[in-house]
Amino acid sequence: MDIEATHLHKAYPRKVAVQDISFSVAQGEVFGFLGPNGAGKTTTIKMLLGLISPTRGTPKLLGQTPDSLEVKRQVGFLPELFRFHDWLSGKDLLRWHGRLCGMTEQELDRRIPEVLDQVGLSQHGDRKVKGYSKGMQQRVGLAQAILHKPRIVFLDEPTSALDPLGRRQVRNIIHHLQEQGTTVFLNSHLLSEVELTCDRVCIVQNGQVLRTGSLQELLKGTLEVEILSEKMTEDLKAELQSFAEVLDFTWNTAHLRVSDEKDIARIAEVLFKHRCPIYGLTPQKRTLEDLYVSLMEAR
Ligand SMILES: Nc1ncnc2c1ncn2[C@@H]1O[C@H](COP(=O)(O)OP(=O)(O)OP(=O)(O)O)[C@@H](O)[C@H]1O
Repeated sequence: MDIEATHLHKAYPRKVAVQDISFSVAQGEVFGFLGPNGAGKTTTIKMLLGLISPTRGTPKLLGQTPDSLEVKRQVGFLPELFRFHDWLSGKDLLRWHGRLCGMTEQELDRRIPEVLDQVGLSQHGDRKVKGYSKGMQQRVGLAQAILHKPRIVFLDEPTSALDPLGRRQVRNIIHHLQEQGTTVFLNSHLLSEVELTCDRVCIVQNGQVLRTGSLQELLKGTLEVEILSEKMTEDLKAELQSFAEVLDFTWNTAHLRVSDEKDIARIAEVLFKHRCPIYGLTPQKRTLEDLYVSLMEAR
């Protein structure tokens, strides 16, 4: 496993920020870490990166504790609230970070234009970071996180300041990283983006894990189907009920919940058998946001 959190716990004098959090992330996975403000996400990331010590539990990166220099060299990090040396130009800032990672000048000459291009800052590399917009600063932060081609990248809210095109660019960068076998740990409040990007997610609240799994696992059994027809009878309803949960049912409209997409074809067969014309048969998939809201409201 590239990332392992085992019973992580962090207590401050007046606040328990993280309580017994465990999960693991395999190489090449894009892992989403979600939760409301104050849920303990940043605290968990900081423990995994060795920036703060856990009160209990063990964080491991690449099988080692995060204080190992060998591990640190293989990790990239875009913090949520980054403060850069803004008197430097974008290029100089990257060069400085690259040198800290032990990159050679030749490597940096080749790699800096490449990452500036990836984050859409090719035209702005010579400008001082001080003059960058918020979104441009976030882009240079991302360039800094991937500059040394790390094996694991931690991105804490990487798109919070970006416009829609910038967000798409970040999605593409994440896909590209994944294709190269990089493990991505993504903390984001933008659930539609998490849904498009992540293989698995972990949802936390009050410092505890509520759910961990692939999106497929977490959203399983939550497919709803709307039927628009006419002359729907009690017999038809009874037959639908044999494999679907009937949420509501009138003579021309019904809402069902099914566990599998194959059941949509089955619904069509039953309607056909009962000689009901099909004006609409619309699957309404629950989104990650729906799941998230229902989990938060349940507590
Ligand atoms: N150094 C600290 N001292 C005391 N309490 C802290 C400290 N750092 C974090 N906390 C508290 O721990 C809890 C978790 O904070 P954390 O920053 O990990 O949340 P988060 O999930 O990252 O939130 P957000 O989405 O708002 O960034 C919060 O209640 C916060 O006030």
